[in-house]
Amino acid sequence: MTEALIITIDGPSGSGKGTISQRVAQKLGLQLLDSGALYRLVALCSIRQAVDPDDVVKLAELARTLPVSFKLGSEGVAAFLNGEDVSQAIRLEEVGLVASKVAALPEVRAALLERQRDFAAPPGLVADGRDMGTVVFPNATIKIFLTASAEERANRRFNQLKARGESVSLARLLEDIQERDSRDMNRQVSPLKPAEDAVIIDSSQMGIDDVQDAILAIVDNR
Ligand SMILES: Nc1ncnc2c1ncn2[C@@H]1O[C@H](COP(=O)(O)OP(=O)(O)OP(=O)(O)O)[C@@H](O)[C@H]1O
Ligand SMILES: Nc1ccn([C@H]2C[C@H](O)[C@@H](COP(=O)(O)O)O2)c(=O)n1
Repeated sequence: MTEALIITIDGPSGSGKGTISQRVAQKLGLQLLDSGALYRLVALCSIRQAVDPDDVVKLAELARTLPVSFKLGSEGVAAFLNGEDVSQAIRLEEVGLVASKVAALPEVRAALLERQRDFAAPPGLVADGRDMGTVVFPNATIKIFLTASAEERANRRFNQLKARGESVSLARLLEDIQERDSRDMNRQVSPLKPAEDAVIIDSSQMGIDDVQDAILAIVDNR
């Protein structure tokens, strides 16, 4: 049996992983896993149910049993919680910050591990996250670590939120990005870091099309 092609795209917040993963998956006709959305869904659910952020047992239980589904549409991947479309709600900055906190809990990560691996199915998968190449799919065919300077990532996020009509401060966004980077990189379990066999792409000076072309070239030359 031929093994499914697995492409992992890891990197810090705002580096473009989501945008690029979606494009690469569409271009190659592969499945897509937005693992950050799973952590965001746990966060959203915990906020809605007013779960104590220190109640690890309850948070892990949420992660294990979360009734989620994803659907690929013209606007990208829509996320559903109990059948409700929560694609916009999970993208709120406050949900992202809580997601970063619940993602530091080993019990929550363990509860989501197999759920993430279940996304690997023929003809293959593009998996976007922080530990796709290091922990979830250590035998992936191709591992990319996509990064960009914190300032460039804050700028991108600023433009993204402005286009959505949200009023935000650039300085505040930069602080949030630095806070999240620090938590994601310094946590005990599955910290954000490139896999030893990852190709590192710094997109600070690259447009989205350039990044897409660079990754498709790596896939072609594998
Ligand atoms: N190379 C690039 N040049 C300019 N803008 C980019 C580039 N890559 C992504 N963007 C833009 O930056 C914003 C953030 O990208 P995206 O949401 O894909 O990042 P991400 O790494 O998935 O972030 P997060 O982990 O927080 O979900 C989007 O508005 C996207 O269009
Ligand atoms: N594999 C993953 C994916 C995400 N996280 C954490 C890191 C972020 O703080 C949060 C939300 O992710 P995003 O949607 O911004 O990519 O979830 C993680 O620890 N591991």
